[in-house]
Amino acid sequence: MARILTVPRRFGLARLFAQAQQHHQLRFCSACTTTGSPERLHNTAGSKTSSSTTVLADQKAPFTSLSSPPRPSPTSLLRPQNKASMATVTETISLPNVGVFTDPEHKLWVAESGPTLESVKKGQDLKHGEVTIGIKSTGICGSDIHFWHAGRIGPMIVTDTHILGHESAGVILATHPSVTHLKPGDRVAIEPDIICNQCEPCLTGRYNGCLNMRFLSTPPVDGLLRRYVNHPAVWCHKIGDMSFENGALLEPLSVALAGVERAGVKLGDPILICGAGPIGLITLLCAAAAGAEPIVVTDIDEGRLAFAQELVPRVRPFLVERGVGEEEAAGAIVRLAGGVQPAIALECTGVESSVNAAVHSVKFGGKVFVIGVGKPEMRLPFMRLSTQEIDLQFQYRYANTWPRAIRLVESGVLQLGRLVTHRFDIEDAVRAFETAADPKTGAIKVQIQSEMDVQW
Ligand SMILES: NC(=O)c1ccc[n+]([C@@H]2O[C@H](COP(=O)([O-])OP(=O)(O)OC[C@H]3O[C@@H](n4cnc5c(N)ncnc54)[C@H](O)[C@@H]3O)[C@@H](O)[C@H]2O)c1
Ligand SMILES: OC[C@H](O)C(O)[C@@H](O)CO
Repeated sequence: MARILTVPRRFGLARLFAQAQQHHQLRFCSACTTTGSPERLHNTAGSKTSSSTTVLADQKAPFTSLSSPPRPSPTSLLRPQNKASMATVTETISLPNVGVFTDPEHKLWVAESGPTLESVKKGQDLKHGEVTIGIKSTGICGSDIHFWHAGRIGPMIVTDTHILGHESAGVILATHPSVTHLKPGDRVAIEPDIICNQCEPCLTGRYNGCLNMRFLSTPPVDGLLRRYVNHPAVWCHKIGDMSFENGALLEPLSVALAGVERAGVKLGDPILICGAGPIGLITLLCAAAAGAEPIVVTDIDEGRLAFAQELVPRVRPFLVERGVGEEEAAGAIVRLAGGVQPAIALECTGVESSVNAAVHSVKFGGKVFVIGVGKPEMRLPFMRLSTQEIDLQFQYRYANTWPRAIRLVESGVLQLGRLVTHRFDIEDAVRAFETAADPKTGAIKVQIQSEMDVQW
């Protein structure tokens, strides 16, 4: 019978340390017990793990760490160097791995997936540079619903059974011996991209443009909506005692941060944000924190506008009504801003009429910055863009945003927690997706959570 170590969420490693001592599940070397620092926490179970990782340890490293140089930590020196490092607690996990799948027939279901429980326990499938993460929270993104309902987003097409999800946080369960900056028990947020580190965008720091990008949940690369996932350690960012819910929100926050940075939002800039979905709302929080004023937010949904005003009371909500022309809407937006034309419009719908209303509203020399994703071809007010010297700029995903996102959330500069309106267990993922896809539910961010039988 597996023993269960239960540490309530947000209690952090210090509490884990105390409970682990009670449960005799984790071991400390005599040198470490003098400080009791969780940093020195290591285990003796690693020596029992599979030898298959020895072979993998000889493989050439496919990834280079961007965050920390690969030097041996005191912890790694204490563990066997040719075995996967396993937390003793992983020996207590007993639930099988499951994933949330869709397919070209638009079905959605939960079924067993890899890596298997057995392989997770033994660390046997871990490749050089990889860790196993017990996924705790995963947000459902509009793109997940699109892959399910439409089977594609532009050129990204679901051609086979496919696992969804790319907004996740969890806890490290095992590490390949080549990984020295993470250890079992670390709480991490997952950056869902795997890059080649060889092409021009990678080598110039704009790795979101990687020519060989493997983005988790974009077909054919499976996503993170599973209980256990193996992933390169370099794309796992430590989140300390931040909640897993917030950790999972770092992914949509990264989209917004990348947009706000490249758009160049400054203190006192008059800003228009089109769309009050999760991306628009997080962009709103960022623009407000950056000191933009006034800020007008548009949507076709009154409920979402009300939510925006709860988040940032000084925001000026604008309801886009059916049948109102783009120029007319632009005029009303400027009036709402007290007659001030926005310097920057952050477009977070990808809807043609919304992009065009933004173009008609910004000032001479202003910018329409499009984060939203829309149809492959769009009609644009070309002469307005031309005669008003309006910059039209776009954002696709992000690069190097997690460290900043973590600082902003940890410090409380950005408070994202209220965005999570619905929570479901992974076994109940179909209902979670139905809720996220139905505007009548009032859902903003639906998250899927795995309690597992080890809670951190
Ligand atoms: N560029 C990227 O890397 C990136 C990353 C994530 C999401 N996105 C895109 O960002 C957009 C927003 O994502 P989300 O998760 O918030 O989606 P969402 O669908 O939840 O939100 C979009 C919001 O826009 C509103 N809307 C629709 N038509 C409108 C109109 N004409 N005027 C004003 N508001 C209108 C909707 O009511 C909704 O509240 C989507 O297009 C998504 O695909 C882009
Ligand atoms: O935040 C990342 C985005 O949701 C993805 O790029 C998605 O839209 C397509 O894979």
